[in-house]
Amino acid sequence: MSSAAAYGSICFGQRGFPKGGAKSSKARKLHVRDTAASAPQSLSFAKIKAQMPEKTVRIGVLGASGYTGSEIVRLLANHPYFGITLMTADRKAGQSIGSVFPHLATQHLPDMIAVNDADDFSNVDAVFCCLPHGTTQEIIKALPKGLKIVDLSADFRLRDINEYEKWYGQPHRAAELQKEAVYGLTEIYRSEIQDARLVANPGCYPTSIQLPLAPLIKANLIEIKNIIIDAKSGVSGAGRGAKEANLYTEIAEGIHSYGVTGHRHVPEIEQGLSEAANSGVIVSFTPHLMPMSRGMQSTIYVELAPGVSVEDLHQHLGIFYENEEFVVLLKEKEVPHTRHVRGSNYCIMNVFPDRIPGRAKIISVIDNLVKGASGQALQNLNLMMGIPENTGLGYMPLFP
Ligand SMILES: NC(=O)C1=CN([C@@H]2O[C@H](COP(=O)(O)OP(=O)(O)OC[C@H]3O[C@@H](n4cnc5c(N)ncnc54)[C@H](OP(=O)(O)O)[C@@H]3O)[C@@H](O)[C@H]2O)C=CC1
Ligand SMILES: CC(=O)N[C@@H](CCC(=O)OP(=O)(O)O)C(=O)O
Repeated sequence: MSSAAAYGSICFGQRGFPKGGAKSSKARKLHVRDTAASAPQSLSFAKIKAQMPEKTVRIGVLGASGYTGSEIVRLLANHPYFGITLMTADRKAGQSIGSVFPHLATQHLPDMIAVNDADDFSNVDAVFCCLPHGTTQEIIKALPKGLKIVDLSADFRLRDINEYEKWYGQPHRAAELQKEAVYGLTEIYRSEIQDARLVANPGCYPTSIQLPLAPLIKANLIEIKNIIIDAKSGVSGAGRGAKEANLYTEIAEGIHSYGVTGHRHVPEIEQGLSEAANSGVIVSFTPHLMPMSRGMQSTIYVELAPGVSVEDLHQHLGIFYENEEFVVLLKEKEVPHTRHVRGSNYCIMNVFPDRIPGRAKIISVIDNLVKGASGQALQNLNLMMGIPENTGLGYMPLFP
């Protein structure tokens, strides 16, 4: 079934989508930044709105029946320019989004089709690829070259394909594409992302860890040795597929560590931190599974560089993220909680003194499905399409 047929009676073309499909997206790109690395938008939103009619950009969501795919659907429900024209599923192919996710039943969208049947992308300008790692390289390789793609899987995150093979236990199947992939940690790689065609959206743990550490390492404020990361994730981080280890009885009323001696996010974290340090960084990383559906906390223990104080770390992060909408540094002594970012694209962080002299603790929290996945993916596609980076991401955290 073609995406046009699947889309049925709702047609963005009626609202003035320019001819030429994906190819035209570059021409339509609205350059909203004065400088590549500057922080979010000071542009005239009215001007952009006038140039870009509602729901102009046609979006494909590959893996819409999963947790990150459905989170994209939820976020796009309030996006003024991005409208979904194609959705895929595997086991759930042929079903409507409302039958698979009743909380999205109000969304009038095409039924989900199998990825193999999605051969007509003439009605698609950009794709969110929300599929399991290991499946994505060949699928993305087969997509039309004009499409903008944000891949939420790990398949294009590691620049060294040998590292990918080592940690993911299979050969990289799109080495050429890997060269053009841009790592999508928005606040750090913004200038590269806005010109990218293929963005590798970061993992949830690496997002919560690199956002506080990368600026501190780059400014030589902390030592690059002895970085210890204790991280905790909600169960939705493992996806919606039924697994015995994720049954209520296996998760509730307790926590446990996993990947203790080597989790596949280690090379991704070390890649980003090594780039910030301009030298090899090795971290001690232990993830834990928590009895909650969403949320992630990373508690990071670091050694201060000689002559540096905890106040210096706080001040530097404050300046670095001063103009960033989605990264919030709390006032001294205030403790970040996962429940204060739930459902939102925020990363909340703070720095604390350690009782051991010369050391500090950093706490960073995100919603793994939003800033850790679909929210950041949307932030990136907004950038790639040249529209305000925060478009469709105005959700305040859901509390209590
Ligand atoms: N969950 C999270 O917090 C985060 C996840 N990610 C990454 O995002 C990606 C998606 O994760 P998530 O949404 O949690 O996963 P889910 O397991 O919830 O969803 C996976 C989706 O992919 C489809 N699918 C599964 N296997 C195949 C296949 N062989 N071919 C085509 N489609 C397939 C599924 O279809 P169906 O349901 O019909 O079987 C479903 O739509 C993964 O790579 C994950 O690692 C990244 C950051 C955070
Ligand atoms: C709780 C849980 O299982 N979390 C996942 C990480 C989720 C994520 O970010 O996965 P990707 O790197 O594939 O995108 C894990 O530990 O493998």
